[in-house]
Amino acid sequence: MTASERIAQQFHASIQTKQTALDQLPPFIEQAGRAMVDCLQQEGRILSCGNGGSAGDAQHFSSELLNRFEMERPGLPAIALTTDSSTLTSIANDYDFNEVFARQIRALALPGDVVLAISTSGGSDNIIRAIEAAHDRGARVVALSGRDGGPMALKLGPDDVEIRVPIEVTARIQETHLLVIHCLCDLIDHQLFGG
Ligand SMILES: O=C(CO)[C@@H](O)[C@H](O)[C@H](O)[C@H](O)COP(=O)(O)O
Ligand SMILES: [Zn+2]
Repeated sequence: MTASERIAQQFHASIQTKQTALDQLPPFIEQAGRAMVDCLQQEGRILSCGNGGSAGDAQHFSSELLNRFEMERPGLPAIALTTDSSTLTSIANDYDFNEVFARQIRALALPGDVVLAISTSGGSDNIIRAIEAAHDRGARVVALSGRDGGPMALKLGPDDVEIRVPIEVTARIQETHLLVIHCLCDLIDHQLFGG
């Protein structure tokens, strides 16, 4: 296969994944947007976490809320749990890497907050423990997952929302997660500030 054929293949696979997502995900994205709007209207905060590319997604989401998305509006309260290297290394060093998000959630989350948990495999133990910690603190979970949802999907409760990209390739799942994040930002802006 030539380089240009490989590039075209990547684009077609991404487009196909997004079409599948369009067919299946809008009701779940709407539900997650509503959960986030309810949280923010009640002075709650959204705490986000993920590993690797999903850590980038967690930070992308929080910066879009703290700063702005597409309209002028006040900053909104969101915290990415992936950014403080002193906290992350000390928790991993003193306890366990699987605790890096859960310990922050137990310290920061209040009832009514939302934890945005992002995992393409649904199998990352630090994300699963983050979900347990969110439940212990009375926070709701919005989970961005992939494949069959993995063990993460089995941890979710009736008040949580899972947005699952039901395909196997990590990169395609991540690309679709970013689109979902932008949909959530758009819903939050328009439901809170109109326009
Ligand atoms: O971005 C990529 C691959 O596209 C990787 O960095 C990927 O995010 C990492 O392998 C993560 O550790 C995967 O974690 P998860 O999505 O399975 O929870
Ligand atoms: Zn963005």
